[in-house]
Amino acid sequence: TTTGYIWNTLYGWADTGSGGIFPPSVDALTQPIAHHVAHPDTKRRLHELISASGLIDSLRQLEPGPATREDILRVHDAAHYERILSESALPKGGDAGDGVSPFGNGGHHIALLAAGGAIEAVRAVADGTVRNAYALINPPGHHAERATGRGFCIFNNGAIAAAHALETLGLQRVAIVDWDVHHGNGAQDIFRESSKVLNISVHQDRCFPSDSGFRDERGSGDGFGYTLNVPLPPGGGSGAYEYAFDAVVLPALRAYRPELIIVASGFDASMMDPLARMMLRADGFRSLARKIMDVADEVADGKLVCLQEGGYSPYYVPFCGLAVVEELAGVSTGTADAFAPILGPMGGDALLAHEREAVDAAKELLADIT
Ligand SMILES: O=C(CCC1CCCC1)NO
Ligand SMILES: [Zn+2]
Repeated sequence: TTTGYIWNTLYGWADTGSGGIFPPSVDALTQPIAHHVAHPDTKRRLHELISASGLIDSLRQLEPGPATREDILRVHDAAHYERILSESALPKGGDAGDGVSPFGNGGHHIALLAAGGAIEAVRAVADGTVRNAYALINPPGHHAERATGRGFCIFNNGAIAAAHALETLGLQRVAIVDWDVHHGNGAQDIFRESSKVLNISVHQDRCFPSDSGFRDERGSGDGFGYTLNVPLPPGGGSGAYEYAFDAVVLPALRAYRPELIIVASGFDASMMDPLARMMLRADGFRSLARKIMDVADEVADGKLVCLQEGGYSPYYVPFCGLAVVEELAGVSTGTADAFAPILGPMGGDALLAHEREAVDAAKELLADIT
């Protein structure tokens, strides 16, 4: 009946370097800056609001351990794992694999603890210790592919947790619903040929990676039809997202009947995020959480795990995350979204014709889910 919660001080120590995104260079006149867009302070502020609002008193704190090499190798190549460990031993650390995803010396400990947090949340929900869970883990994972880290992601926390559920907890069908604003390319790569994971991503079209996340990417072999991409035009808010969920995401989950739903929960679809151009507010994320909880109750005995992914506004991620965790826990702390009065009048609530068309184009993808 309770909601599990995971946070660890080390998640707030991830060293994202002194670049805004790319490492600074005098040659390129890119100045050093105190906070990389992915600086962990944003997620630490969400933890502090969960604590200061009193919500934390209604949550069951779970204690993660580090994921093991075996956990990681269920979804990643050994070469990727070994490279991360070797770069983590360097004095200045290394990079997840794409040159824009730095981590500091010893950063592998934090990455393993993030994956371990996802595993612990899935374990606790699968065995009924808690009803559902929010794992406020860092670094994120949903861009990490089998052979490389990418987009600030070192190991694919959600894929690792799903593989753990399938291979260790005896589950047969797991769904990953990725509402992070960027395409969930990692799980798509990792589970491309598997029908044991239904991988759904709703994202801003061509935002990142700019060359993936299209409707025609549907999986292959046994996995054909079990990758479902719903790219949305820039500017979408609650109208577009709620229609995408009502018309495509929820019907897909009802057809697939997963035993567990894992949400790749990024808040970078918010109106105040620097790395995308969507228009959700905290109440919009609450609505998505409600919809996923309701379908989890319908098909999966309520078994739902949310894993923190992106979200780069230190101002607004706290309020977006509080709304979701309150909904999961069925608790209202009465904390107002401090930015709603400013953001509300800016729009994003109506479902516009071109957004409806983008979602309707994805409806045909439901036909192959059994
Ligand atoms: O939030 C993210 C990271 C996206 C950035 C990675 C490099 C530029 C855009 N992915 O979910
Ligand atoms: Zn993102």
